[in-house]
Amino acid sequence: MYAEIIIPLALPKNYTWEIPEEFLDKLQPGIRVEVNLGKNKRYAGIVKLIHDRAPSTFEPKEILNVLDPQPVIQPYQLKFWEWLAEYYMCSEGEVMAAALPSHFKLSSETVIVFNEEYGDDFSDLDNEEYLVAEALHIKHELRLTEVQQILDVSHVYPIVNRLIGKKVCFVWESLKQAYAPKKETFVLLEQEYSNEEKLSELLNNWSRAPKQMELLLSYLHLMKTQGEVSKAELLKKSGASDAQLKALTDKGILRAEKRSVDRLHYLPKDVSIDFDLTPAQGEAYQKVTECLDSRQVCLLHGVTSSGKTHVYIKLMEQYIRKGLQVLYLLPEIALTSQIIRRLQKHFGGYIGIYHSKFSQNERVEIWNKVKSGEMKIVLGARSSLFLPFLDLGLIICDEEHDTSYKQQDPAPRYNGRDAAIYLSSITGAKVLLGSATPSLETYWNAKNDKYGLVELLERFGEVRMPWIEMVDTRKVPKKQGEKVMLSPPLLDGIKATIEKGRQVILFQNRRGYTPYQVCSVCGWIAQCRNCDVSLTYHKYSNKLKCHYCGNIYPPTHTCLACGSDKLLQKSFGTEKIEELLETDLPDARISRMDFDSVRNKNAHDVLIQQFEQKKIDVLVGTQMVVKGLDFDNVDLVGILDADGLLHFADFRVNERAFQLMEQVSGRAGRRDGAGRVLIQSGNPSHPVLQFVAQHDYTGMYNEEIEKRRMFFYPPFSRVIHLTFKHKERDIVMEAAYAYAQALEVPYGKYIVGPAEPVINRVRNMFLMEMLLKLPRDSQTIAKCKSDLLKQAAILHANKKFRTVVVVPDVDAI
Ligand SMILES: Nc1ncnc2c1ncn2[C@@H]1O[C@H](COP(=O)(O)OP(=O)(O)OP(=O)(O)O)[C@@H](O)[C@H]1O
Ligand SMILES: [Zn+2]
Repeated sequence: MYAEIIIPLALPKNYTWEIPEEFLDKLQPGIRVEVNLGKNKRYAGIVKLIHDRAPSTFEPKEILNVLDPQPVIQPYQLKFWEWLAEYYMCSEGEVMAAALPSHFKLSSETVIVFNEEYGDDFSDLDNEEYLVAEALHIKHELRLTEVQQILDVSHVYPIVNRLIGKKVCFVWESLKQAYAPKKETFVLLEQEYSNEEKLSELLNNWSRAPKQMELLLSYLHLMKTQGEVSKAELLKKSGASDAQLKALTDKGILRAEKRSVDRLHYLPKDVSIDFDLTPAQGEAYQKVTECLDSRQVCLLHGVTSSGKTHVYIKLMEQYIRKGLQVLYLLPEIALTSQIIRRLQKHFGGYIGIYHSKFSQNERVEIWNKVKSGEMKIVLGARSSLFLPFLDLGLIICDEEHDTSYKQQDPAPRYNGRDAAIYLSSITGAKVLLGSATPSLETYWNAKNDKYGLVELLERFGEVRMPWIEMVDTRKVPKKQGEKVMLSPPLLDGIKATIEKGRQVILFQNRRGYTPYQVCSVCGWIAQCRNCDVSLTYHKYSNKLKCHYCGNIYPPTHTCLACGSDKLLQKSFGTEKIEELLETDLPDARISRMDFDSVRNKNAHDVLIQQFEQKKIDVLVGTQMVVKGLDFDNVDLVGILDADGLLHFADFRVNERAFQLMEQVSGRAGRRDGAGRVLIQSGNPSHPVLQFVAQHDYTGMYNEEIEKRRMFFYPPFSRVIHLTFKHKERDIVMEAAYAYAQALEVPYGKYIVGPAEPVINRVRNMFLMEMLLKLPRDSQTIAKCKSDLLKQAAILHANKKFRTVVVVPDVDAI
């Protein structure tokens, strides 16, 4: 018998291994096995298929060890992986690498790290486990090849696997080290007293130490109302001292425990819905429910602040009451903190958060609870689609239009929303897509009856949509060649808003101080050495940064070409706005939210909470301030450079610009309708700005969809984007032309390019691009994908082009 096995590499095909007699009855799809490939590389791979067809072209090796008693991956997940690989033109190994927490991935390069929390009591370990644990304890970390020197080589994987299972060690992840989850001390009742009887017995027989009794009662009260109690809060609310709390813990009544704030599963597991839907929301909820009775996918198009989250919550309740699991997808991790606080109120310990920035121990914990069905709701970014749901009933895809749903690098370059829809087709789950500004593709599908469509076109509380005004920057006095940053009407608006004790959000889609510096004498522009990109000056860190490769350079004050010191700073980023505001409004509290200011996840959360608590008057930010956030005190939103959003050579530019502006506008006036938006533009009559001014999604849709039809862009076609990369410009150009030439028959009429992109060099690789706009018939598309891959192999067979990298991106955005 043979097994087709997936190993976490970008191999064009899965390999086959022979199953030794003694493993036959232990193997089934989804179980991990140890195999070797090449001379001495070893991997933990996943069995995909067991069969009796001996490979005809090579002599298969034998499987070395079986690592799991039960499958770690379910059959439906294997099918999901297969689809992702096929659809997004990558290998199942690459999908596996993205899908599994590192915990499950072992290979010769794996480094295991001792888990300090385990301590040094190794009495539970057998002899061989002990040998490795001992060595780890001393050396702290070991490569699997080093473990081989300690153990008989045939035992390494099973033993390391057991040690990971026993939490003696974990797999080192280089990228994850920077993330330290925020820890807080929580107070818990000792197990013994979670029994009501025991507890009342304790309270009734209390004799001395009345202060401790008071503290305990405060604790019980907080526990009842909030579900969890942090030490800081308990001491504050009860006025008790640390020593009194310690006395209770010493008596074995309470227990203090440090844990990550993101882990919520200690909350009581119950559902409490303490709100009523408005009539409009109720109707939307009814329609969504009916729609999902007969359909797989439904779009909820609800304007900003219409209360889509409340509709989701009701729907989630419906599904978990049926005993099913719910996955709540968000495009970005940054968004999870506000939503989780809202959901937690209603679903307590039923919810878990899952995303790639969590430590693997946390991820594995959630993985297991999802698998057992204990965790009913997962809030997560796209990678949570890979969790082993026991009984998935509903996927909510919030902000479905958001481009962050698409993974860029590395493969699989999948769109979380589209993958969710496929996943639902094989699990029987339903999908609710939600947005105030749906993507054209989704809205088109809804309009053409492929998805159900429910619209919620009024804001919660009968609040009106924010009032939009244009500031024509051509009419604002300024120096020649300079851009308007904060026009007088905007500045006045900000001042007036702050005076009323209300808040302001300013949106500028560029971070840093100035996006480029140009020499006024010779025209020299500070550029990255590795990329064909101008460098952005970051004043805060006093560095020049490349936003493409991340390289950092010292600032220059003189032109590196002619030596002149007449450097002009062009355009402006969030840092410069922040600085301007600090000069113009010395008393205002100003904060900035962008990629640089929220390097770690907590910083983002802290900023949002400070803004919620009105400790910030003006929040300046990039896209980050645009997304799905709910604040109740924002009167004014300023869009500083609308033209910058409209000047891209991309067929989606109008759609994107509309979405960004409508979304950021939607942050204004969410409670009382006092919302006002000022848009600075040199071309206020631009059709997109007119649609934004009217909050006219349908108008924008109707106009754009016609253009898409005319120029055969999605949703009328499917696009596959190819990028070619090589160190030498001549070679990459030649390769791209040769590649396109070879596909001329029969795909010539679908090909756009190849051509050099505007930024033609990134990280020292020269780039060429090519786009295919294919008719939406699945046979043509499948054939074309396979031809594209074949052609890449042919290209690589030519010695000259061997190192040209070809990156296909299906449904590129
Ligand atoms: N039925 C309700 N009862 C009480 N509060 C509600 C109700 N519906 C909505 N709200 C409140 O109205 C505000 C806006 O709702 P929500 O954030 O869900 O809007 P949204 O549709 O998601 O908007 P956006 O697309 O802009 O993110 C929230 O603060 C929410 O708590
Ligand atoms: Zn660069």
